[in-house]
Order: sequence, then structure tokens, then C-alpha cells
Amino acid sequence: MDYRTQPIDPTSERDLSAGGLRLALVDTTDAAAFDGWIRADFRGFHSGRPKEEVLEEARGYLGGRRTTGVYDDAIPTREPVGTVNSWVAPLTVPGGARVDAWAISSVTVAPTHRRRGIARALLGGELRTAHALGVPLAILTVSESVIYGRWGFGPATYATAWTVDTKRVRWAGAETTGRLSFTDPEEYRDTAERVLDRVMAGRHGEIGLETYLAHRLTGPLKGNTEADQYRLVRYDSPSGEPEGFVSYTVKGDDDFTRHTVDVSYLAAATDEALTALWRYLLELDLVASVKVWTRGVDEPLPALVSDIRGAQVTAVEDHLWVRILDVPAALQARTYEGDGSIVLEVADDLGMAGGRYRLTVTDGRAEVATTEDDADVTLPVASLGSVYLGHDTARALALAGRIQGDAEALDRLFRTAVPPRLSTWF
Ligand SMILES: CC(=O)SCCNC(=O)CCNC(=O)[C@H](O)C(C)(C)COP(=O)(O)OP(=O)(O)OC[C@H]1O[C@@H](n2cnc3c(N)ncnc32)[C@H](O)[C@@H]1OP(=O)(O)O
Repeated sequence: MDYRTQPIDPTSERDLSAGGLRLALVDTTDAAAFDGWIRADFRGFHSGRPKEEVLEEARGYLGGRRTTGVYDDAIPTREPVGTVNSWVAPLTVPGGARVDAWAISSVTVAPTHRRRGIARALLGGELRTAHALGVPLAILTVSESVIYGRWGFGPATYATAWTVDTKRVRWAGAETTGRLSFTDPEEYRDTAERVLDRVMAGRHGEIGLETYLAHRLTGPLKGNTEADQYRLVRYDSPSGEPEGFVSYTVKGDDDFTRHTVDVSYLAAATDEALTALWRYLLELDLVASVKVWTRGVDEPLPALVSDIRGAQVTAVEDHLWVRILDVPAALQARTYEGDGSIVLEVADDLGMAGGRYRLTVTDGRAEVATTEDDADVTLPVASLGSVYLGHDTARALALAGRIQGDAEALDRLFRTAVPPRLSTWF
């Protein structure tokens, strides 16, 4: 499936054209055109104006994505007033299968053109294109949590942020094994990609990373103002197998004994790697505080420290949003931890995934077929996205009126003992 060359969506093209705007795929081999798109994308997120080395790096990293722009030919600039890109990413689902997911990123609309339906056209176009290609679901990570529900996305994983007072806590985890050593991104990147692939395959909710997303986790990209501060430490098992790494920066203040460590990314393909890297971070000398973001809701930090209150959760936020496009394909791709049967009535305003389906689970495997039987549970497609990866949110959605019927039966079938996690942004 070459998703990059799929033609632009005719409905979105028509809708935008009615407002004097032009929707077009961007030729990412045309440096001038692609640079304009990249500049618009940076501006959309209030990032600095990218220098030539940043543009060059971004062209190399992002050229493989399906890249779309919206143009207003009545204004003097040739830069787009709307941007989006997409690619097919392998999403790990409960049971360990990796499912094709239509990943959407870089949704921006110029402040000069906001609230004229540009994002609506872009999102509708992405979903219709993915649906026509038979991709069973779409995914994104969001800047604001109020935007994407209207297109049938539901929050499916949550992420935690932590601050550890390392002067207060001592290591209380098991003995750690393996070898830690400093490395640098140039030397380690290929190995890091292999480690990251194990990490991402090992937990439902994680996605397989393109080179760009993997490199971003091992070291700073061009233009990063803190590039000199980065450190990279690798973990290798006692037999020498690379199983994890941590990239981080250290910031000082007036008190030289109380630096702050900001963890850029902690990758652990095994429990041994996870504990060894946490121990390393918590026992750093001349450090008073370790901060980390985008961990799972089951991050074991409280169990690893002598004083639970020394490891504080500073945020719990929605992270990966899922939009089911093909109910049977999506539900059959994952496994279930108990057997049972349930009839789901799924409502979809965009007319892609709606219908009544019987899900029958035997030995953890699902059969899904349309049915005329009475529904046990009625829910919008966004709520199905929210429970899809195993997060135990059905009861709360039922309380809020966004699931009707036997939410507990839904929860028992869908939730997973290990919660889903996505540990990076895309
Ligand atoms: C996957 C990602 O890339 S996440 C990144 C999203 N992008 C950003 O946050 C960058 C800054 N923001 C922007 O560029 C723009 O404001 C966007 C992309 C969020 C919205 O673009 P617009 O073209 O203004 O949105 P559009 O006019 O199509 O609005 C569609 C609907 O979404 C609503 N909406 C749009 N943006 C927001 C918002 N930030 N908060 C709440 N509602 C919003 C609109 O009110 C409208 O609602 P309706 O369905 O009730 O009519």
C-alpha cells in the first residue's frame, strides 16, 4: 500500500475550494515547496523560525510521510495556511500483534485562517483516505484534548509525569544487574533503534518508530538549544545484550549540589534494564531532583524508592487518541484476557464504523460479525476507541452517559491487567 501517493480527498478539496482555498499534496522532493510546508508547521506550534540546517534535517526525516498543505492563492506568500502529514505506523495491541494505524501529525492552521473549517477538511480527508485504504484505525497525540473527539477519536492511553526528590529517597528496588556506560547518539543510534523496537513491540499502545521519531529519543535534533547538555547512558545485560538507555539533560542552579535532571527518554526492553536505569538516575551525585514525562500509569517508581512521597506524580494526561475505522478488523486484531460474548451498537457520525456487531471471544481470540441481536452496549465510536487498548475507562464513560448498557461486561472483556502505554509523542 503506497499511502503517500493516495490522491487528495475530493470532499475536502471541494469544501475548501468553496472557501477559496486549495488542498494539495506536497512534493517532498521539491525542497522549496517542502521548506514552505515545514516553516508553516513550525509556526503553527509557535516554534522558532527553522534555520537551514533544521530544514535540511527535517526534509530528510519527514520526506517519507504523506504531506498535505492548504493554500490560499489570494495571499502573497506561497507557504500553506494549513498542514497535516500522515503515515502508516505499527500499533501494538493487547496480545502483542502490531496493527496498521493511520498516524496523523502536524495538524496546523495559520492563525490568520483559523476557524474557517480548514482542520475539519484536513481531518475528514485523512480519515476518509485511511478508511478507503482499509486501515483499521487512526491514531494521534494531541496538543489540546478538546479538539479530536468530534472526529470520533477517544483517549486510549494516559501518561504520567513525575518528579523525584532524590535527596529524600534511597533505592528500595531489587539488586540491579548488567552494565551501564556513557555513549553518544552517533555511535549508538542503530543499536537504539533495535532497543526501541523491542520496547515498542513489548507494550500495547506503543507504536513502531520511524527513524525520525527514534533519533529524537536518543539525542537532540538540529536547532535544539540545549544540545550541549544532553547525556546518553546505555544499559547492556550481563551477557552484553543492549536492552535500554536513558537520554537526559542536567541543569544547575546556584547550589552546585542540587542539580535537576530532565529525562528526555528512558527506554527499557526488560525489567532489569528499567530498574538499573532508574537506580542510576536516582543515585546521581550532585542532583536533587529527577523529572520525567510520558511514562505509563503503572510506572513502578513508588515501589523502587524508600519513601513513596519522594516520588510524586505531577501530571496524568490523556496521551494516545484512537479512532476506529473498521470495527471487525480492529477488534479481531487484539486478544482478550477472558472469554465472553457481547453485542455492541456503535454510532459513527462520519459513517465509517457504525453498526451493530457481536464480539465473541474464545480462548482470548475474537470473532466479530454484524448482527441483528439486541445490543448489550451502545456507544459512540470515540468511546470504543477509548476502551480499545485495554484502559479501564468503561465505567467512567457510562457514568458520563457516553456508554449505555452493560459497561461492566464491556470493561471485563476489554481491559488488560497491564495498562496500555504510549511513551513518546508523534
Ligand atoms: C495531531 C496534531 O497535530 S495535534 C496539533 C493541533 N494543532 C495545534 O494545536 C496548533 C495550533 N492550533 C491550530 O493550528 C488550529 O487552531 C487547529 C488546527 C487546532 C484548528 O484549526 P481550525 O481550522 O481553526 O479548525 P476548524 O475551523 O476546522 O474547526 C473545526 C471544529 O473544531 C473546533 N476547534 C478547532 N480548534 C479548537 C481548539 N483549539 N479548541 C476547541 N475547539 C476547537 C472548532 O470550534 C470547530 O468546532 P465545531 O465542530 O463545533 O464547528
